[in-house]
Amino acid sequence: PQKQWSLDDFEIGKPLGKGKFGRVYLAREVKTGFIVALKVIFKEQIEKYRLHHQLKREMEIQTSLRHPNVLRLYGWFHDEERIFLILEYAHGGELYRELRKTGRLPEKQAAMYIASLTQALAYCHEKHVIHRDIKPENLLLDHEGRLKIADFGWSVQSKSKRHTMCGTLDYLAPEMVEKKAHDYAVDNWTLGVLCYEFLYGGPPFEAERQNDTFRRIVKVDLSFPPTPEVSADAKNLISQLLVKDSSKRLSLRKIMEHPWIIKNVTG
Ligand SMILES: CC[C@@H](NC(=O)c1cc2[nH]nc(NC(=O)c3ccc(N4CCN(C)CC4)cc3)c2s1)c1ccccc1
Repeated sequence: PQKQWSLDDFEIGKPLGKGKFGRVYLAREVKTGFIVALKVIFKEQIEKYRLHHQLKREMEIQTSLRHPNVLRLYGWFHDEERIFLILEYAHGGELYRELRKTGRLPEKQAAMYIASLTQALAYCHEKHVIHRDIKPENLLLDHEGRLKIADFGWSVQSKSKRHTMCGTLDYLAPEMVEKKAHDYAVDNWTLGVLCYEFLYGGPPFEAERQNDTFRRIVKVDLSFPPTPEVSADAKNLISQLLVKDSSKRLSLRKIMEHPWIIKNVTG
């Protein structure tokens, strides 16, 4: 039977970070000493933004997913005013912090992350889960530097549905920006955005104002600056992902077979 957790089962440590609707703390399960990340979400926030179903979906989805590059959700509990998610602790913190520190990643490192993300997404898509919100802030690193996708708050379990826009537009595919029905291929687009950002240090359609980013995305206004020096293979992969017609984007399987991935990841 599923164990009933409560706050008494944990010693709370330092705050690790905060998101839109809650905070995450380092925590230790008292009986075993097992270290976790405890995400605390306030019910009145959830009710206020009517995100109850969304949170429920995040919990069902993340509990059901088992993949080395997907952050585990071990369980949850609640008290009068808060909901607690017992999450896997990623010792390395947020990938985007590493990205900001180094500015951009060496090609081999970038390819490793893209390959991990591709495999995690292939697994999610097999389970009919579209994450839809893959961005550096949602990517964590474990103690071995292995990438973990966190925060399935915006994922959906089944076929595409309309949803409200939120957060930065930089990572959104044209069909999401244009509020068209979308499918799994949005995550393929996002892989292209991330690959570009890993190699150039910023997202491909960045602009001063949001609606300029909007325009650049729907136009797929993609250009590769002359510096930093990026291999033709890397640019080729990015160009095959940042394609407006979602049916023409490189499939997750084809990404794993791409020369840039083969050259940098296997062997
Ligand atoms: C991705 C956002 C999401 N976060 C999670 O779910 C999160 C789940 C989860 N598990 N482990 C984490 N680890 C950390 O946050 C972390 C941060 C910094 C660390 N270091 C600092 C620098 N130092 C040199 C090394 C150690 C280490 C671990 C996080 S975040 C979220 C969503 C809503 C509300 C709060 C948080």
